[in-house]
Amino acid sequence: QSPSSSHASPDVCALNPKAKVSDACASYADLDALNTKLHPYVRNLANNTDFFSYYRLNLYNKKCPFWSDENGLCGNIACAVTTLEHEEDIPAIWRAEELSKLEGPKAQHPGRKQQRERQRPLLGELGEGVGESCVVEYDDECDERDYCVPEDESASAKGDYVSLAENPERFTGYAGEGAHQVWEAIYRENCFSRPSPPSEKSQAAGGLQAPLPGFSQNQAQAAMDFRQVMKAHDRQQARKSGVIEEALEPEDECLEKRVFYRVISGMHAAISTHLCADYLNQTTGQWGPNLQCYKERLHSHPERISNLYFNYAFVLRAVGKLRDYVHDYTFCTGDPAQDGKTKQMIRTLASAIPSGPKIFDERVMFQDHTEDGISLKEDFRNRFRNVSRIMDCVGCDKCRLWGKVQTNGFGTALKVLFEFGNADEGVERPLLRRTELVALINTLDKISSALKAVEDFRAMMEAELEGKDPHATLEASKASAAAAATDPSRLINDTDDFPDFSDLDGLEEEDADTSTPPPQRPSISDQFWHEFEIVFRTFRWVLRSWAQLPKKLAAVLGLEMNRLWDFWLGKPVRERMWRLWRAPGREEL
Ligand SMILES: Cc1cc2nc3c(=O)[nH]c(=O)nc-3n(C[C@H](O)[C@H](O)[C@H](O)COP(=O)(O)OP(=O)(O)OC[C@H]3O[C@@H](n4cnc5c(N)ncnc54)[C@H](O)[C@@H]3O)c2cc1C
Repeated sequence: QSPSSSHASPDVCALNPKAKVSDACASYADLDALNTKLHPYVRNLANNTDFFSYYRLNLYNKKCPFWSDENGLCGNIACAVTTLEHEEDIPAIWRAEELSKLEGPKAQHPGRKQQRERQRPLLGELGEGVGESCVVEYDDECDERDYCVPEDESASAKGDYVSLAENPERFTGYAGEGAHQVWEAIYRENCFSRPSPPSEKSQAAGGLQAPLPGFSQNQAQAAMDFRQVMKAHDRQQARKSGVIEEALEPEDECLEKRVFYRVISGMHAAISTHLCADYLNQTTGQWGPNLQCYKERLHSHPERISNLYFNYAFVLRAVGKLRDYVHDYTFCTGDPAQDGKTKQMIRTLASAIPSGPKIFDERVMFQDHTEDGISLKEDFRNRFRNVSRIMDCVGCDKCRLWGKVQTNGFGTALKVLFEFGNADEGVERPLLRRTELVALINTLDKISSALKAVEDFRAMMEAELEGKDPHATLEASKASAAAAATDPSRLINDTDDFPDFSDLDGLEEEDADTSTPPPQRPSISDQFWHEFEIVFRTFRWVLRSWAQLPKKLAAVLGLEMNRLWDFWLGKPVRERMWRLWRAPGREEL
């Protein structure tokens, strides 16, 4: 029983493509269309740049601050014994412990002296081809506006650099009491300090189905929060359209609290999608999609899929707001070429995201600027920091890695959305650490890939209904899509042909973006090189014209002789086919 499954319709996936995702401003179909176009670019950015494909974190040296690790692994001693007995029966590679280990090279955070050697601060530990000046993160200070615990929080242990590309989020076998305890603790953070009205408490006690042991109160609370999302949204709409507010139910819950729940549940849904999409069949030893897993964890809980879409809108809006911020950001200190490419790629991606409140409108949150409003924001931030700390209780290396990356990614999205202010407000923008930017882009990549995987699972379900083999159908459609797909390596340099989103349903209206200023003017050096390129290409055109002159003169002479012949015979003289001079067209340069 999910915390929100009291709303789930078990037989149909009630996600009407035309419907707007609750609390976001775009429909499911709009977000799907956006994702289809943006997905290859996000993948490319996350996986093919040194800056975004390595993450620094303290993976092994932090203790779970909430309970002892032994309890975290398995609360029930019988369960531990049974699990171990079974684990020994299966080949090592299939054991949860093996599956959960990190793969690929690691590098330790360098000391200050090493950091000053900008070219090779990690001494080649991540491999020879890695641009270390893009990967290493210089020590910096924390900011009280952070929504999660920064990875460089502890001065003594600065952590390791790991490759995200070499440690994909997939099935690890991590399950049971340990995993449940972590999820439970995460959902518990959704109980905000603002007291709930008595009417709601009685509703919670009587209105919800009996939840599983260990999930009872928190998840019941969360389920109710989710239900209230709808009410808050209706109130917003009603206010806009002038409906008298008293006609609606009293405002007994706040939007912020529900957004918190949706973010967590959407993250949980993304993790479930990835583990179902890249699942180890322990009978055949093959990795691949597990349709049954999808049906049980996602399809039968449409609200979880809806939260996944909500997270997409939420994080996409934050990445869109980075458009001007990254203009002066240094991605690779010792490598201007890589720095320029990475910057160009992220700016191009950010510019392709519809601006303004077209996909998510953060301006409706934290609008209550009373004492209570400020404390609500504070509460929100502290609770998110706690979720980040809970990740140290995850007893599986790979799950912990991705749990930390994603909480940091959402924390960064919150920071960008709520601390960057509007362009016209002149708010001093907090600095984004390297780990924050990396986490944000990789979180977007995870959600974007999860939406793609959901699409694949839907196609598999349709195939199954038609009596076809779902796996074979998926393979065939992937093969044809791959043939038609753009070559990802090309995208590193290719930013001219970014898709146009003006065709998206309903996204054209109300472009009232006050938070995203117009793109910055190109720098003097950019302008210089742009002009230089035009002059160079014109010069090359002139040289080419001179080289072709003899051939052209011969052709002109031939044409003029034909005209003279026409005149001599008394026939109508054919038209002159050449011109003495014409300016070159842009396409010829
Ligand atoms: C931070 C973290 C990262 C993890 N990463 C991985 C990984 O990379 N690979 C891997 O194989 N396993 C991973 N796991 C384990 C995985 O998430 C499950 O816990 C595990 O597969 C057991 O699943 P389950 O069916 O028992 O339910 P769980 O997914 O553990 O869910 C527990 C309960 O929460 C409710 N619930 C489930 N989904 C949602 C949702 N979207 N919204 C609201 N409520 C929900 C349900 O009531 C469910 O019974 C991770 C766990 C954690 C805590």
